[in-house]
Amino acid sequence: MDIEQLIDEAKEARKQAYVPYSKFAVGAALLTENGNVYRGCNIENAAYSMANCAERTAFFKAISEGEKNFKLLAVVADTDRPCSPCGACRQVISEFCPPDMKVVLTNLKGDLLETTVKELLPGAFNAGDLHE
Ligand SMILES: O=c1ccn([C@H]2C[C@H](O)[C@@H](CO)O2)c(=O)[nH]1
Ligand SMILES: [Zn+2]
Repeated sequence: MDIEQLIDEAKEARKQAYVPYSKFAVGAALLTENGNVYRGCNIENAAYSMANCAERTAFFKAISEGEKNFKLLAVVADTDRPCSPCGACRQVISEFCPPDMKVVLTNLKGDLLETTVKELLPGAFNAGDLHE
């Protein structure tokens, strides 16, 4: 599974987006170290604040299936610039992925931005900050 294939997976995921309110469909695809791919789309609700982003859908699917080790995340939407994950998703990505893991942001025009988990959320609040 290379980057282009994972982007295609994200585009397929995007087709399942449930977005009657925003009409803004997003797709994500998350590759695990053992080669599994988890697709995610955004899922909205009449109670608007209940919306779940594509990125978090992909992570929650993977985590709920027992996956722990992630290798690459791709995100796609019909944006002018490569689609930029929201703050909540950046926090979730930081929880589950190594700081140097690659994240590929893209759009339907084919613009591509390769970034990393730590670049998306430098100085993220994390488990080490908790008093235990
Ligand atoms: O990276 C992003 C940005 C936004 N959204 C969703 C949330 C909402 O359903 C819609 C508009 O913000 O797009 C995502 O899924 N991922
Ligand atoms: Zn988000």
